[in-house]
Amino acid sequence: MTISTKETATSPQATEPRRVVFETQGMAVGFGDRPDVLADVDLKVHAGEFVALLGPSGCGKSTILNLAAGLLRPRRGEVLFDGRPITGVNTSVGYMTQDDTLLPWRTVAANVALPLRMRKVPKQRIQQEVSRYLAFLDLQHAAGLYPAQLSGGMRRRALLARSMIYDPELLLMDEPFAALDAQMRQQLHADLRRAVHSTQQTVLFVTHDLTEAAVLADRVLVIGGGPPGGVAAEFTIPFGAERDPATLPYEDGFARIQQELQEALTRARVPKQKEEE
Ligand SMILES: Nc1ncnc2c1ncn2[C@@H]1O[C@H](COP(=O)(O)OP(=O)(O)OP(=O)(O)O)[C@@H](O)[C@H]1O
Repeated sequence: MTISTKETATSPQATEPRRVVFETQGMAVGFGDRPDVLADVDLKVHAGEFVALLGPSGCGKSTILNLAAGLLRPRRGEVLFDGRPITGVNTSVGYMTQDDTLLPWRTVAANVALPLRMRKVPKQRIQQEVSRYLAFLDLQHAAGLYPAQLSGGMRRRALLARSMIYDPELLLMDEPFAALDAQMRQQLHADLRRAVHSTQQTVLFVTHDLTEAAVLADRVLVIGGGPPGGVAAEFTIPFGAERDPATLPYEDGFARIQQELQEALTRARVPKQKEEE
């Protein structure tokens, strides 16, 4: 089993060219009069792909999600969605963070239905879709419960169902499982992969946990090397779409992937000028 810093034969993109959903070209971004946080960033997310952004704290991972959501503008370069520059808030993305934004006075089913109700989808269709997504996330039995009656993992699954139900073109996930214990996280990884595979959801996922990146993603972009940072390394993770995140760490080659990601992450922590000295 090998991983590569380039696209390999095991990469889906190598065999079938896929639509680029999100792309940055020569992108630089910063805040106020401070220097660029990120510069010269070229990255692509293809339809159906699960891409993880892995990097040290403060390197600019969430900033990339905010650019994709249209909440920020680049200082230089292009930020494109479906080939067009993002000019306002991007309503084609879903966004899931660590925050628990379930409405406490609504049941799980009503919370999950909310994005479709806001889009004025017919009632019968809403019921069908809610049942489908509750089943994907193993929440059928919890449909009538209120958030206060749920465990932490169930609340995360309900939030995930609500983020996915309107079929966003791109699901942005910013450390969504960071507050969970190890066992619950592992369960959520399996649930997320299963749901993403069933719906062919495109995902851009931020984490600073290299094992989480490797078990979930088809491709990992290591961000860092700054300031200003950029894409310091890129890895194709060759375990296919039907992988089981719970057993993946025991598969041949996984330890090597972890080691290579660890080395890339360590290099990404070193500022560029120090590396050149
Ligand atoms: N709205 C803002 N105003 C000013 N500075 C900001 C703003 N948002 C982010 N930054 C700065 O930009 C840099 C990158 O922040 P960002 O949140 O993207 O990093 P990150 O890689 O997601 O970090 P973490 O893993 O800790 O969440 C940080 O130095 C941060 O302080």
